[in-house]
Parts: sequence; C-alpha cells; structure tokens
Amino acid sequence: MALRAALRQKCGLIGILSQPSSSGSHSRVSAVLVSQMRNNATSPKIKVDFNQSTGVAVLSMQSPPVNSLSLDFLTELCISVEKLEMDRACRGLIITSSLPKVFSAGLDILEMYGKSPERCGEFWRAVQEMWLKMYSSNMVTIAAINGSSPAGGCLLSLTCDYRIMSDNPRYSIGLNETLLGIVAPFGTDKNIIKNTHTCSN
Ligand SMILES: CCCCCC/C=C/CC(=O)SCCNC(=O)CCNC(=O)[C@H](O)C(C)(C)COP(=O)(O)OP(=O)(O)OC[C@H]1O[C@@H](n2cnc3c(N)ncnc32)[C@H](O)[C@@H]1OP(=O)(O)O
Repeated sequence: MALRAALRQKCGLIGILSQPSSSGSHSRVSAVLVSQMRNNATSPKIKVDFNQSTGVAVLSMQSPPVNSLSLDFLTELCISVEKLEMDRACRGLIITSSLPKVFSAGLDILEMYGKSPERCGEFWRAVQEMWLKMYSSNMVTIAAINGSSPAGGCLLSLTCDYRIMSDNPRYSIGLNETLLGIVAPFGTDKNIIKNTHTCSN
C-alpha cells in the first residue's frame, strides 16, 4: 500500500517536473549525448524492459562476471536512466541483476589501479553522476537485490527509494569498502584529482 501511495505521489511529481521546457530538455539531451560520446562499450551491459501498460521499467544489469561498476558500465547505466526519465510514460524503475548470485560487486577494482589521474577523475565523476542521478530521479525506484551487493553495489541500492533483497544467507550486502582502504572522494574536482593521485600511486 505504502509503495502504491509513493508511486502515485511520485507520478504526480513527474507530471509537474516533466512539463516541456526548452532549456530543461536541451540540457538533458546534451547530457545524454556527452555520455554517449564517452561510452565506447561494444556489448550492452544493461537491458531495459519497459512495460507500457504498467508504466514500470525493469533495468537488468548483465555484465559478467559480477556487474562491477566500471566507467563503461556506469555510463551505460546513466544513459539508460536518462532515457527512461525523458519518457513521461515511465513512472517506476526496478533495478535488478540478470546474473546468478550477484546483484553488483560494487566499483570495478580495476578502475582504481594503474590508471592515469585523468581517467581516475573521469571514473569518480561517473560514480557521483550515477548516485546523484538515481537519488534525484523523478521515477519511483526499487532495487530488487537478487544476489550479493557489497560496497558500491550497496550504494547503488541505497540510491533507490525501496530495496527488496532475496532471503538467502549466502548473499551479503554492506558498505565494506573501508576494509579495502577505499574512501570515496569529496565532490569537487580538486578533491577528485587529489584522491586520484592516491589511488594511482
Ligand atoms: C559518496 C559515495 C560513496 C561511495 C561509497 C562506495 C564505494 C565503493 C567502493 C567499492 O565498491 S570497491 C569494490 C568493493 N567490492 C568488493 O569488495 C567485492 C569483492 N567481490 C566479492 O565479494 C565477490 O566477488 C562477490 C561479488 C561476492 C561474488 O563472488 P563469486 O564467488 O560469485 O565471484 P568471484 O569468484 O569472487 O569473482 C568473479 C570474478 O569477478 C572479479 N571481481 C569481483 N569483484 C570485483 C570488483 N569489484 N571489481 C572487479 N572485478 C571483480 C573477481 O576478481 C573474479 O575475477 P576472475 O578473473 O574470474 O578471477
């Protein structure tokens, strides 16, 4: 019931926020184009099934082996969410995994090793873009956590309005990244670069 009420409330909001506005729609489209230029992935890491009759989209993460959040993955995720945001018929979004046992292993460790400061900065900006986009989405968002979801995977689920997790003792979830010595940088570019040096040395 609470979920339905929230859906109704948010859907009303969508109606208001998605009124045609030349400046607003222009900046959104530009953001998509910039992301598309950045995204050079070959096979889709994200599958979106949108049900017109319910107004609910299911976004399935399908990037083996563990749906780790690489720059390409985050870019594709953001593009998919932006496209759904622009579709006024889409009122709800369910994020889940197509892989067995794993929702998302969190940030891709390989993005944090041996990369240039510029690439590291781009990666961390993409991380921030992802959670800000999800957190501020006009859609009702639900994480259907059907596997383990450590660190950044947990963060992704926390950006959603609701989380439902499979009842399986073998699936773990939590913000364990500090055990790896990883601390997310602050929001400014200066701090991103500062942390970048730390992680590439
Ligand atoms: C303001 C914002 C605040 C942000 C705060 C959030 C910050 C987050 C930082 C992070 O997310 S750091 C990443 C932390 N992630 C982990 O510690 C996950 C480690 N992985 C696991 O625990 C397990 O892999 C799993 C997810 C439980 C899956 O276990 P399973 O037994 O099914 O698979 P594995 O054999 O362990 O792994 C298969 C394959 O995948 C590789 N891999 C696993 N995790 C990652 C990862 N995060 N990045 C890149 N690659 C990963 C693993 O090395 C294996 O590769 P291989 O080549 O087959 O050996």
